[in-house]
Amino acid sequence: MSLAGVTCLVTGAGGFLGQRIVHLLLEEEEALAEIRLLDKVFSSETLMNFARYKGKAEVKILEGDIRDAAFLHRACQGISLIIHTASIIDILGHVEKQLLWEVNVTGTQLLLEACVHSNVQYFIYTSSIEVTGPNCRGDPICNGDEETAYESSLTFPYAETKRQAEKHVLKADGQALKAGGILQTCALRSMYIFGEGSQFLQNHLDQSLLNKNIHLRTSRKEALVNPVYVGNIAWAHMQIAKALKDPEKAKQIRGQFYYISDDTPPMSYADLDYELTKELGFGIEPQLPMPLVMLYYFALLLESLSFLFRPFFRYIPSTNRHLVNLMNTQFTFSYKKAQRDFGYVPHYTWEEAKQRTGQWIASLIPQRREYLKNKTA
Ligand SMILES: NC(=O)c1ccc[n+]([C@@H]2O[C@H](COP(=O)([O-])OP(=O)(O)OC[C@H]3O[C@@H](n4cnc5c(N)ncnc54)[C@H](O)[C@@H]3O)[C@@H](O)[C@H]2O)c1
Repeated sequence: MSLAGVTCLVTGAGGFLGQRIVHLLLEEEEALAEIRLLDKVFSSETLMNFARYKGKAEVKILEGDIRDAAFLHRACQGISLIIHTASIIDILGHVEKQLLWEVNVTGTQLLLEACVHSNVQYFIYTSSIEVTGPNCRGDPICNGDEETAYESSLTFPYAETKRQAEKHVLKADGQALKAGGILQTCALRSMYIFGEGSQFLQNHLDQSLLNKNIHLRTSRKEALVNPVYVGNIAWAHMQIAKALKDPEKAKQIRGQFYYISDDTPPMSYADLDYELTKELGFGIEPQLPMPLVMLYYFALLLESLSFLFRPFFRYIPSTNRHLVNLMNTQFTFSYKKAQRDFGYVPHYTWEEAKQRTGQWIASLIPQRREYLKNKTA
């Protein structure tokens, strides 16, 4: 199956993953008819990058807010496939809960309504491993899959919004479209994504540059996770989009969620930072700054202070219990179901992913050093 002649809308098209998906869509050998790129804002650099592609597909830029129902209705007119990546990611609590909910959950509901109204047939939602966990007890999962039972008591707002949005997406599968036919939906639960353009990696790089090129040990070595390279998670979106167009494969996929990882060897989040930069001369602290239990109570203390200060000013703790758990719980998942149902296999090996990401980090170092020097001067 190809995406020839498809009209596709990508939300969050200016983001880290969104841009990568757009590049793959633009590079498709059998061109799509039209690609609409929706985001709240596009940087001039992003627009220039898109403009470099001289494919046959018509490209339209739509700047606007996912919470704007009228804007979404216009954006969905004549579209047959939606890849919905737009979201606010917030792991520290910088964003007010209401805004997070409005963008991540209400925005997704509005988009689904616009689909029914405008007869969009296929809807792919970029979900997250955080929908599953880890839970507040830090129960580990090793090589889990879509059948793995897990008791998750979610308390952290970002994870909860992703879970609710995914629920709405999967529930919308089979809804009758206005002009006949049905809406077909699915969700990809992505592992933590690394690669060129990752804001998280850039932040970690800054922290280690300020720490004499030594990465902070934010997770213990045994807390194995299996992050996914951005090129591979983008590739998974393409594979599932193509499979949805095949009525036989669509039967398997519709209304389902899939874990998407790749062949990145399991390692802790902190060790990933180290692996990506060790050839550039970076090191890593050998141990957590304090025993894990203490780290947990330290996070609780900071959260309590934040709560007490709330009537006077907004204090955002540098860590919280959810983050301590997330960083220190073994949580690995297989992509076997995605392989079986829509033929997903990673496009890039771990070595390629590491090399590409490492090169990008190397290119960042001079400018980040300069930036940090000016900031601390
Ligand atoms: N980065 C990760 O490690 C990771 C892991 C698992 C899942 N995900 C999911 O992947 C998706 C993409 O993540 P990303 O890392 O590319 O994040 P990103 O922040 O780079 O991209 C998200 C995009 O959504 C846009 N957006 C935010 N609010 C909007 C609004 N109100 N209206 C329109 N657009 C809006 C942003 O401008 C941004 O370009 C998200 O849904 C995220 O939950 C990310």
